[in-house]
Amino acid sequence: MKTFETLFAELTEKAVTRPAGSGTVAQLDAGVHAIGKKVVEEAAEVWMAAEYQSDAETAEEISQLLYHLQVLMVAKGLTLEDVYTHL
Ligand SMILES: N=c1c2ncn([C@@H]3O[C@H](COP(=O)(O)OP(=O)(O)OP(=O)(O)O)[C@@H](O)[C@H]3O)c2ncn1[C@@H]1O[C@H](COP(=O)(O)O)[C@@H](O)[C@H]1O
Repeated sequence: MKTFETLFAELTEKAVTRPAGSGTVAQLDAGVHAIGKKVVEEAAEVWMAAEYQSDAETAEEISQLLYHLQVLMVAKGLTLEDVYTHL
């Protein structure tokens, strides 16, 4: 099963190798403003799912929020350590 760390390593590599068809590369090319809007959108979807949808649907929305947060981290050049130091 993919973890937060393995997904982050995958996204970091995609930012360097830029494979064709990667949604992550497209997001990175769209820039921080567009990625930030996705983060807000996914956060709202997490909230709505938690209130009105199933636990499984909520978990899926949370995974998408985590993904978009990671894309934002990669776009900003932030590492896992940069974030973990505040936990
Ligand atoms: N975990 C994710 C992941 N979670 C969410 N998403 C993206 O977030 C979108 C979900 O947003 P929405 O719910 O708003 O769905 P949507 O409205 O259809 O999406 P948009 O039209 O707004 O893009 C999905 O369509 C994906 O584009 C993800 N895209 C990729 N990954 C993983 O990231 C890795 C790299 O992916 P690629 O860069 O695409 O190769 C792979 O391991 C993928 O599994």
